Amino acid sequence: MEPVTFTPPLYKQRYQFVKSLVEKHNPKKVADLGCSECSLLWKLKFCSSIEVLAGVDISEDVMKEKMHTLSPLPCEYLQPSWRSLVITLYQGSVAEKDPNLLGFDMITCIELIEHLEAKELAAFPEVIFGFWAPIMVVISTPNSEFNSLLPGVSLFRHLDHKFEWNKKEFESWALEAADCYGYTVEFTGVGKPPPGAESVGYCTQIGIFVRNYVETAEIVKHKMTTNHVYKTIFKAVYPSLQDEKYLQYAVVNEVLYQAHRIKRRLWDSAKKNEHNQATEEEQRCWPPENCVTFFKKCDLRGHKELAQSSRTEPFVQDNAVCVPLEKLFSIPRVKQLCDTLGTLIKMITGKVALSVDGCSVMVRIDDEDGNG
Ligand SMILES: C[S@@+](CC[C@H](N)C(=O)[O-])C[C@H]1O[C@@H](n2cnc3c(N)ncnc32)[C@H](O)[C@@H]1O
Ligand SMILES: [Mg+2]
Repeated sequence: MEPVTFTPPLYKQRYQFVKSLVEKHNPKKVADLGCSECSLLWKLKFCSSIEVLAGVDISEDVMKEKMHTLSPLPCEYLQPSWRSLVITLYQGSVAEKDPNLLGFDMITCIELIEHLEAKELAAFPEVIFGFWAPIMVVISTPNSEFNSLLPGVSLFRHLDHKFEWNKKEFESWALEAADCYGYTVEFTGVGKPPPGAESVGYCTQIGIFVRNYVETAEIVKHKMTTNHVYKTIFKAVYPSLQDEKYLQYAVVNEVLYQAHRIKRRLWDSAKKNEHNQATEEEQRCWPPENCVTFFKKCDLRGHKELAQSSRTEPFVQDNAVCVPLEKLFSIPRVKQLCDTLGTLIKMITGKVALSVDGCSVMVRIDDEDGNG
């Protein structure tokens, strides 16, 4: 039979499998064990349900190679999202208990277990299912029955593999662990066998374990007292609108943008109106030089929005267009950020120029408007 190759490559199919599972179950806290160069973590950081993402690997060097890809991007500071996200990388062994991984919804171990020494593999079920006890565990490992179909594989697929299991071996290990620690397990995989070799099964075999009991807060609290053995080598706290500092920054930016947009609209409409009414001579030297005088000279009552009588419509006062806060608060994006008018006032006070009565944002009418 022809050697089998995969499109997309098998490692990408494994990552996609995990990502789809995350999108289906919406876990908030996800950890990846044996995270290596953090490729799966990078893919998972875009899953909107995740607020806490952690990676563990025995090798600090391999994690450090690409851990910078897990840092927030400049655009994430410019336009923070509502979601909070903290990504942490730990150096340590999955054969050791560390309280940092308690309380997780999902823990993934993609192509990890076959790299564990016999002693580590023996300790691993107690650590992951007994101690960390996440709601869901995903474990993938090579299916040795598929090896004869792969090009250039003699004994194992990788020099560092300590073993490779056939379907029966993996299933009996998984079923024993599930039974011992109160989980149920289902088997699936990625990398379909070619037609005629269906009995071989998937190239990568996967066990999905689901905890079948509820862990009490007291038990978690007690486990939290265990000594920390992992070393934190990276931590990124993403900017989030749940943090008042970023929320205020977003509100001030939005309010200034909207107030300037309203002023610009008024200027354009006043200009158009005046231009239509101007004599031919006046139109020749258009626009007028002094825009403050011009704004005032305009028939303000002719523009509904310029009517000073209404507290919800913009008006001209001294050298500024005043945009009432109520007007700004009626803009969906502002409302979405502030929730109440009181919050809007609190967020912009001291950051944005307000009218004497504190009810309007003032946007100066500058000479440059004359060219607008
Ligand atoms: C084949 S790589 C896994 C790659 C990664 N999960 C992926 O799918 O792209 C196995 C990783 O397990 C790590 N590893 C081996 N023994 C470990 C242990 N006892 N504890 C934690 N990580 C371990 C290795 O350093 C290596 O990065
Ligand atoms: Mg491997």
